[in-house]
Amino acid sequence: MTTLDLTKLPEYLKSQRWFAGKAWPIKHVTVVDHANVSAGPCSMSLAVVEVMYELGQPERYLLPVKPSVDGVRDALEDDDCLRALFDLIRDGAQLPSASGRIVGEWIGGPEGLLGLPSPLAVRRLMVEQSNTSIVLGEKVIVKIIRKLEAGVNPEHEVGRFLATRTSFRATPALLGALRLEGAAGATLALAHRFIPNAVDGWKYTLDRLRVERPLGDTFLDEMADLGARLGDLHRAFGSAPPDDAAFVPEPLLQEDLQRWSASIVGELGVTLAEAGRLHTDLEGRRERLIDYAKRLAQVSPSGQKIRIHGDMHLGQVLRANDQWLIFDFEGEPARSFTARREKYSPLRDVAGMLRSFDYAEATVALEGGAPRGRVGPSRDAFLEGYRKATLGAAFLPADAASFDAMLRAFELEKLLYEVRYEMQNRPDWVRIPVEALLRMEESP
Ligand SMILES: Nc1ncnc2c1ncn2[C@@H]1O[C@H](COP(=O)(O)OP(=O)(O)O)[C@@H](O)[C@H]1O
Ligand SMILES: O=P(O)(O)O[C@H]1O[C@H](CO)[C@@H](O[C@H]2O[C@H](CO)[C@@H](O)[C@H](O)[C@H]2O)[C@H](O)[C@H]1O
Repeated sequence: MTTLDLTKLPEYLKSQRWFAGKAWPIKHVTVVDHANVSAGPCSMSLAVVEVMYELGQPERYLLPVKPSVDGVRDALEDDDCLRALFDLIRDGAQLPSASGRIVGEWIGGPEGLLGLPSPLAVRRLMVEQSNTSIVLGEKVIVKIIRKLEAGVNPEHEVGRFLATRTSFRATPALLGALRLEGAAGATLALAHRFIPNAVDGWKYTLDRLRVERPLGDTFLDEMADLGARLGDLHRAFGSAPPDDAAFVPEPLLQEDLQRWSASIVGELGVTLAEAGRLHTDLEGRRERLIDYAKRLAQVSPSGQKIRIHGDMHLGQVLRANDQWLIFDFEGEPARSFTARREKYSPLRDVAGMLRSFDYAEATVALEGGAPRGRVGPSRDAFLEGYRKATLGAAFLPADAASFDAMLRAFELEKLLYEVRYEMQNRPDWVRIPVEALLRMEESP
C-alpha cells in the first residue's frame, strides 16, 4: 500500500473513539495486510495495522482508509465506500489482499435483499460504541469491527448458527459478513437485519423504573417474557447436532465445576487486591465470598455445558413491537475469543441478566433518590419465565439446590468482572457492584 503514511498513524489512532490503547505509549505501527477496493466513486484500502506498545501486548485494528493530503483519512466517512463495503458482503465477493484474501459472505438469501431501496441511504449510528455501525436503507445494519482479534469471531459464528441451524428468531438475523483470510485472518464486518424503532432493554427498563413505583404487572409480564426468550435461546444452543463440534452440548463434569470455582476464587483475589484499597469495606470479607465460589465445586454435577450468550445484560436486548430480541453475541470484551467460545453453564447468562436489574435500580436510585428494593419482583418474574421455558431441558442442573448454588456463584463471578470493568471504564459506577458484593456477603 502506498497511500498510508505510517509516521502519522500513532497520532491518528489516538484521536479515534474506538482506539483502545490511548493511555499507552506506542512504539510503532506496521501494516500486516491490506487490500485495495475500487468501486465506482470509492477508492479505498482496507488495511490491518498492528500497534506495538512500549509495554504490553500488540493489538490489531482495521483501518479502512483513503488517500489524503494529511496522510490518513477514514474511508468510513465516505458514503460510497460504506456502500462498497456492503456490496462486498452482499455479492459474496472475493478480493486478493497482500497476503491473503477478503471474502464476502451472504447468508440472508434473496429475501434478505427484499425491500432494499436503491440507491441505498446511509445513516451512521450515533451511539457510543467501540466499533462503527451504519444503517443502510433502514433495513440492514453493518458493524465494521475496529479492534481485530485472532481466531473465530463468536458473534459471526453464533449468528450463522442461529440463522442457519435453528428456528430461534428472537434475534436480528445475521445476513452476512466480511472476512479476511490468511495469516492476519479476522472477521472485519457483520451485517444484520435492522430493527426499526427498537429501544434497548437498558433504556426501556430505566424509563419504567423512573415512573413506576412499584413496578406494574405489565412490566413484570414483560420480564417473564424476557426470561422465556433467554430460555428459548438456550434451547436453541442445546439443540446443536453432534456433527457441530463448536456447538454440540457436552455433559457438565465435576472438573468443570472445580475449574470454574477455582477461577472465581482467583478472580476474587485479583479483584479485591485492585479494589480493596479504594473500597476498604471489602477488606476482611474475602472468606465469606470465597465460600460462595467454593460451593460451586461441591455441587454434584448434572446438566450440560452449552454455548451461551456470554455477556448477557439489559443493553444486549432490544424491545420492538412488544417483543424482546437478544443480540450482540460477542461475549465479554475483556476475554479472548477462545475463552468466549467455551461451552459453559447457561446459568451464567441468567446471572448476567439478574445483575443488570440491580444496576438499573441502582442507577435510578442515584439519579433521584428513588427507593431501592423494587426489583425483587422483576428478578422473580424473569426467573419464572426462564424456568417455564426450559422445563425439563437437559442442560439445566437436576435439582433446585444445585440451580441456586450455581446461579449464586455465577452472580459473584459477574460481580467481580463488573468491579474490574467499572474501575477501568467508569470509576464513578464501581460503587454499584461493590455494594452488591457487600450485600451478597451479608445474605445467608
Ligand atoms: N439489528 C439492530 N437493529 C436495531 N438497532 C441495533 C441493531 N443492532 C444494534 N443496534 C443498536 O446499535 C447499538 C450498537 O450495537 P452493538 O452491536 O452493541 O455494537 P458494539 O458491539 O460496537 O457495542 C446497540 O446498542 C443498538 O442500540
Ligand atoms: O460493551 P458490552 O455491551 O459488550 O458490555 C460491557 O459494557 C457494559 C456496560 O455498557 C457492562 O455492563 C454493566 O453495565 C450495564 C449498565 O450500563 C449493566 O446493565 C450490566 O448489568 C453491567 O454488567 C458489561 O458488563 C461489559 O461487558
